[in-house]
Amino acid sequence: MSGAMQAQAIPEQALPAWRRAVLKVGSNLLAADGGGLTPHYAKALAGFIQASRDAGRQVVLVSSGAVAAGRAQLRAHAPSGGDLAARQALAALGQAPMIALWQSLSPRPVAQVLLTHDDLRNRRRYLNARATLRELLALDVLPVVNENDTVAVDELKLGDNDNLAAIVAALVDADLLLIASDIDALYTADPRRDPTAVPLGRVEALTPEVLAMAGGSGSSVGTGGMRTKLEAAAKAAAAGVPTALFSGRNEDAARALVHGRLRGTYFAVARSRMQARKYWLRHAPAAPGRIHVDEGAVRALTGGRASLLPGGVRDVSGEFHRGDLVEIVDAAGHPVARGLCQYGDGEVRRLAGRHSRDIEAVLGYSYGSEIVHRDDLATLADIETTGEIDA
Ligand SMILES: Nc1ncnc2c1ncn2[C@@H]1O[C@H](COP(=O)(O)OP(=O)(O)O)[C@@H](O)[C@H]1O
Ligand SMILES: N[C@@H](CCC(=O)OP(=O)(O)O)C(=O)O
Repeated sequence: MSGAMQAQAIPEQALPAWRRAVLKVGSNLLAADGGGLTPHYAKALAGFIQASRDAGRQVVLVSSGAVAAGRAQLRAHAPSGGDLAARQALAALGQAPMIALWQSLSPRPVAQVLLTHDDLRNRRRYLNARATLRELLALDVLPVVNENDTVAVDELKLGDNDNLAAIVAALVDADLLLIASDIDALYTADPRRDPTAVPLGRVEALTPEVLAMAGGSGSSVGTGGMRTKLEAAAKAAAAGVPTALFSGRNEDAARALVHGRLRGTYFAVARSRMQARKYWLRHAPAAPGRIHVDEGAVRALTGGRASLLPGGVRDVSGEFHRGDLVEIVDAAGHPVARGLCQYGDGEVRRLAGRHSRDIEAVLGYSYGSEIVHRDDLATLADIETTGEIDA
């Protein structure tokens, strides 16, 4: 980086309070160019994760570094160049050492979670990944997510954990996406190329002007560069999750985060997580099936923060699968709400009118006591309210 750039003061600001964050750590922080993994920068980030946990907050880590670790293991025998199968082999070789690095820095157990973008597009697998991550957090385990490079053909070509981190942030209902990079902020232009570039403290919206500021990756082991970080911030913002970008090379920046201060760039959101979620529930295409509920359920659902339990279900029409967005209607067939159903139509039919505690006895298994969880539900009132942000 040029001297002119380093002279720029990085804005410091208070971070809004958060309870659950996704922290993305790139290859450049875990491996020096061409070299193997080192705890050098990871240490301060692991310290931040532990301090957050001690303060009652949860962090899901999205870590790159498998390809770099695999390459370092093979040393001179490592395949060079960007051949896809070779990179996939290197990633397979390097996943375990990458996890081992985080385990060596974490006093709590570390769990490996390998995901592909495909897993997250498929509703059923999405729900399973979400349930696993929630359970890991409840067990006080640190989940370390990376792409499942072995099968993620297109994704490895993009090689993009920034976007994966944004999707994971929505998946786990995070309040904040933290991106630790090798650079301390978003600059008005790539500071490696333009010495007049200045750092930005806050970005209100990912406009075409902001997107145009980003160049590609600055190094040989990183893949995404600033462009994928901005894409990730846009994706997170669409889900109502703000993003904070900071330098993982700066221990002070990691320490400041523990105290709720960001030295870097904050990407604000136009709508809250709940509004974004309700908006999505309102607009996303629903499955052809419907759930017919009784009067008690209509009252509970329209009254506020209730989930739909099996006891309130009278009947089911049409077909839907576990995880589908389904319309909930009253006895007269009028829509009451829409929500993501935890069970398929056949299962809901068998559970209609039963008590939640009987689910396992009826089906032989259970995905939880709700047919539609309240977090996955938009009532007609929600729909009308969120409609206003449409204009
Ligand atoms: N407008 C910009 N502001 C900051 N950095 C930029 C910008 N445009 C391009 N970059 C480059 O993006 C790099 C960060 O991306 P990358 O090297 O892929 O990191 P990581 O490994 O953290 O994903 C920076 O080092 C910088 O060279
Ligand atoms: N999944 C790959 C890295 C993909 C990636 O996005 O890398 P980076 O740009 O360093 O965050 C790995 O673990 O090496």
